[in-house]
Amino acid sequence: MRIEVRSVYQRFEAFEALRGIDLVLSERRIGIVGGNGSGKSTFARLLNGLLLPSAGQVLVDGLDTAHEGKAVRRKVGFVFQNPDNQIVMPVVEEDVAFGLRGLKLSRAGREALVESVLDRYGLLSLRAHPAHALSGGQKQLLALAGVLVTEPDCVVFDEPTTLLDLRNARMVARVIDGLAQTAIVVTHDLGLLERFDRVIVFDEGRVVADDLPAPALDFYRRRMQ
Ligand SMILES: Nc1ncnc2c1ncn2[C@@H]1O[C@H](COP(=O)(O)OP(=O)(O)OP(=O)(O)O)[C@@H](O)[C@H]1O
Repeated sequence: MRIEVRSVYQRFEAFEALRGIDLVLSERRIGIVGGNGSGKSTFARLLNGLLLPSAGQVLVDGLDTAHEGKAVRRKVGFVFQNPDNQIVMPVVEEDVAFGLRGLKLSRAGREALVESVLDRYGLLSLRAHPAHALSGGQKQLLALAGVLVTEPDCVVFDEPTTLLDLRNARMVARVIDGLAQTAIVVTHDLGLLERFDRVIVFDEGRVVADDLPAPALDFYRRRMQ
């Protein structure tokens, strides 16, 4: 999996949220940090074509997000900060199956995929439960299950632990750790990134550090003092 971000600018009316980003993302675990409003979420949304750049290009394994959004979104899944924005069906297993709509699968094939992903995230016993009645951590896992059931090569997480208590945050951190897929994680939870391959620091719409976690996080901590 290789994502190329080429001379990307993102404007919202007169405001420039990203000011010239050039990156090649190919590591298995990449963290994105930066102060509030530095452009992290905007950047994350560009990676699977949820947002298209005002200028520049984003290429996912050579596919331009501006022209091949559908194919890009099959390769790159997105997990939102608030799972309530992502859970769309009233019952747990229906919500996971929703991600498979539009794919040509037999009913048995669909059910087998849903069952295996629910099992992997400890949600199998909750399959017939109302999704809204899950705990915060369970909801975050359900949102992730709904993305992973489509078998993307890469998952982008926008602040996956922010709304969770310590126990659930640790559970989600373990799940991210165990993912077979590439993970790109926007977070203020710096501990989550210690064992990552690479950490990129944003400030005012620009990349100001891009390094192994220890030096990048050190730079960020000093900059935020
Ligand atoms: N749709 C939009 N319309 C107008 N301005 C926007 C829009 N989306 C983001 N912005 C602005 O762009 C800037 C960057 O926002 P972004 O959400 O990317 O920051 P962030 O680094 O993720 O911040 P946080 O850590 O607070 O989540 C902010 O000033 C924000 O107000």
